[in-house]
Amino acid sequence: MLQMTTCEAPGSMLGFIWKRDQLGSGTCRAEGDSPLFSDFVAREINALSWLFLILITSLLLGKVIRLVRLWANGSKIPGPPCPSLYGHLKLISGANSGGNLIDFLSKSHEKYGSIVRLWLGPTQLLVSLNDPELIKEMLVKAEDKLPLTGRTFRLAFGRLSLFVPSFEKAQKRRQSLAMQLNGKLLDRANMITLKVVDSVMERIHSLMPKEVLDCRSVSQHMAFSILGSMLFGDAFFAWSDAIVYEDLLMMIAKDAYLWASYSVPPFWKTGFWRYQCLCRRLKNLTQDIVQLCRETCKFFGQMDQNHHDERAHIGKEVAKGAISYSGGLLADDLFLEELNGHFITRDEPCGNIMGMMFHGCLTMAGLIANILTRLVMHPDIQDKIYSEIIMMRRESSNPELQNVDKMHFLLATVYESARLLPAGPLLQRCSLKHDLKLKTGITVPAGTILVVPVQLVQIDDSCWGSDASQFNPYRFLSKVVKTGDSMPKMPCTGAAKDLAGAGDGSFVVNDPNANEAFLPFGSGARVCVGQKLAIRGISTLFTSLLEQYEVRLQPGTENDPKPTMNNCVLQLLPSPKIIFVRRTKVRK
Ligand code: HEM
Repeated sequence: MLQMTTCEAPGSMLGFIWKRDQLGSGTCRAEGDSPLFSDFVAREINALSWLFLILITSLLLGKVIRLVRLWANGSKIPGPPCPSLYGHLKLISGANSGGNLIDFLSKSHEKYGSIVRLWLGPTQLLVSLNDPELIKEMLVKAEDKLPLTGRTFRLAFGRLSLFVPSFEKAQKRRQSLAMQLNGKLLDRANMITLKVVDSVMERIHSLMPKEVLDCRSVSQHMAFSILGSMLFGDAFFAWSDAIVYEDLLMMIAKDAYLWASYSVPPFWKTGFWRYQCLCRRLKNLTQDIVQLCRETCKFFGQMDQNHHDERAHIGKEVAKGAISYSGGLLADDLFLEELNGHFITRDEPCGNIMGMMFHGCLTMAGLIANILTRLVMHPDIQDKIYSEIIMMRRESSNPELQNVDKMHFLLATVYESARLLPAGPLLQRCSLKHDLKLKTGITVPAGTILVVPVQLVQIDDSCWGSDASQFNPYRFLSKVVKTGDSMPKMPCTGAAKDLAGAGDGSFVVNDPNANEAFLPFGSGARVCVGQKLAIRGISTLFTSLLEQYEVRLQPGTENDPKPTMNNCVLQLLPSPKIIFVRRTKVRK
């Protein structure tokens, strides 16, 4: 009955189609059939097919136009000729490619100038810049990051808003984080007191009961402890799973780039599932410490309410630095929102915290190991820093509080170590949507991989003088010359050995960012938001550490470490064996 009705009254498009089908299968007779209807259907299908074809053609045409523009603009940028269809891709793929690429870029810059292009294939262009002014302009204008970094973080920690390629997506979170890190938390970094160093040293000795310690493991542990205490407050030191957390972070760091290098996550590999399991465990532990931190904060909050008068007293004491209770970053609203996933709803709860622990621990461990290595190789500089600490202690009214801003030698040593060994050999950016027009008149097409060979730029003679590749903290110091009432500053430009005898106590540290070629924390739109915190935290740790211990190289150890990529960052390897010798007397 239903069949008859539909055959007779095909009043809709669906009816026509259904009817055609029926005709085709012979179940409906030709009585209601009209060539007009089948014509109509055929035309509609034709029109749709044309629309589809036009759409696909315009998409392809768009791609071809983009490709032609890429070739046209790319060929205007100087650089070596393309050796094959895969171009110079081999230089950046493969296990130990970092060194090859840096050497190749160094030679190419010498030959072609401050901006060099490499073809990584017919559709992929890489542009490297080594002139500080050009670099600064590029780092401001190119706001996006390469997808690999974003994929690395996402694969390990879920969806984040930090470290993602698109600047648009990262911007809001960056701003609020920068406010937190450079505000209250920076003040708290001053409170990394002797107590924290004691706790770090205690843990180091319990983990490594030997007298001789491996510089890399010690540094990793120090970085983890400072960052943990800064982010999670004092609750972190009472946390029994801290050691497991540290181990997990390092295990994840070891394989992070390998798994992220697959464009499709390799579900078929058992190693990948093991990696995912480690990441899940890390997430659970992060939630535990966040919860612990929350409870500790609540407890202190209640205590404050119950003892109102007492609170005023505690407040004063904390301000003076006598009591160093700290709730860490989690005491602030920002991370509580993060825990609840309210801030940016699509973010994985605690994802950004894990991302920061990962990036912060690795980079800070690299810098601490680097500083320790320089100190054991330059005992004269270590002595100067120690004298500076003693002087600061004598002048300070509060023995607990440290003012690292006055530690000129120490800060200069930190900057010089960061200059000689950046976290990675390259800073990388890209402009995902727009072409990049540089002041030199060169247009870098959208989607191009932009790199700064920061490892080369930071030891470039033309930016840093003839001793650019040597360790010389004096380059960040200016000598204060007393002439009557005024005290003008004279930048120190000579080699370390000439300046070492130039007298003490009259140096001031310069702003390292005054030199545009100082880029260990990047620059511009995606500059590191943890820069000030990392420098303050590391300097405060070294103040307490060097006050109590002298760091020495193990006698008889051969030492010629070279910059090598390890656990996602550049490190000086082989790592030196060091000894901490407790100081018995305060030096006059
Ligand atoms: C010695 C320690 C550190 C070094 C050497 C370092 C280095 C860097 C570098 C090179 C970048 C990329 C900059 C660019 O592309 O211009 C970066 C980005 C960043 N760093 Fe650090 N960093 C350190 C510590 C920290 C710490 C302790 C934190 C936070 C607690 C932190 C948070 C970030 C964030 C959030 C970004 C930006 C991510 C983005 O915009 O996507 N860093 N860092």
